[in-house]
Amino acid sequence: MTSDPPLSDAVDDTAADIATMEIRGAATIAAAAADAVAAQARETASETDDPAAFERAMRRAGRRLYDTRPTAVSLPNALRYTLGRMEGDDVETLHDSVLAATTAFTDRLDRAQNDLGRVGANRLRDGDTVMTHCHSTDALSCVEHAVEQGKDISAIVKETRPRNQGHITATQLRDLGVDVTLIVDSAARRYLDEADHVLVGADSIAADGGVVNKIGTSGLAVNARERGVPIMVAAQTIKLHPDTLTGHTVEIEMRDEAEVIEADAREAIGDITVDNPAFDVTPPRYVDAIVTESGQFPPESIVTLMRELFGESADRPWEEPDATTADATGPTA
Ligand SMILES: O=C(COP(=O)(O)O)[C@H](O)[C@H](O)COP(=O)(O)O
Repeated sequence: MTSDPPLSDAVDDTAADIATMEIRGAATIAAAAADAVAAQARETASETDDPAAFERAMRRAGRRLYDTRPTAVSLPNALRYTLGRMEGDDVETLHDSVLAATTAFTDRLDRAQNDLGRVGANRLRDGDTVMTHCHSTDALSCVEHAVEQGKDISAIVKETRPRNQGHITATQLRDLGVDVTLIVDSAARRYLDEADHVLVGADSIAADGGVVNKIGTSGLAVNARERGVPIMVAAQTIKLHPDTLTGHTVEIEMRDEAEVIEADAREAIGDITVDNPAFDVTPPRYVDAIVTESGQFPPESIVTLMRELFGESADRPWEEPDATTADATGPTA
């Protein structure tokens, strides 16, 4: 028996970059995963004429990507879309089906972000101030469209410890011509009195409308509700987590303590526990609107959209066919 075609370097590099957060943010991760799947298809097609070997190589690539970070469902949804459309009896047809799917997926991502940006922009009025947390390309699309509509928007940007994604948000908003004030995370409540909206993205949205996003989002939402500031979540529909339809919860990624405390300080403090959860869950009652490319939804009604898009169960095309059947109801991200 000849050996299976190797994993593409593009897949290996993309997986490593997602794990180390060189590539980060749910939509960006999804786009990178689709590109890596396309690279694997191209390389594998030039190395084998065995359709079964081609399919195995594609599934292996999918698993490598899937295993990188557990919380953003855009990653498995990207694999569902691209590997789920792989079909054919020969390598050329299989290759073409994957390439058509990755191209369609990337186009959909761009269009969805643009469309939801227009919806979100309608919620922003001329002169409004938004408070942001982390860095979300979906959330930024709303501000970008509002600015294009001629609205004057200001932003209070939380730095978002420990990785300071707020710095990326601050830079990109500044480049859009938005007046930006950067604050430390713990100053958020004080500055909420100056904000007209809290605007965040999402890594996953559960069937009950719970929003999984960067750690600190839920505390911000509770404070915002107490201050009467509406909370808007910008999330294209690849952020809907189909496994939650069948009762599964979303796994919250725990990251390395080195992101929280430098080695010297860690050593000086000694025997303590350092926890570094990357995400939290904001209950639906603290969210005013989820803005998607299909319009805006109260969180409680997002389940209808989820059923429409995914049906009652989500397949796992990166798994071997037998494993898919056996694990169809098993625990997931
Ligand atoms: O929580 C994060 C990123 O976390 P991390 O930096 O740990 O990946 C973002 O708010 C969402 O992924 C949405 O981003 P987008 O709207 O770009 O998909």
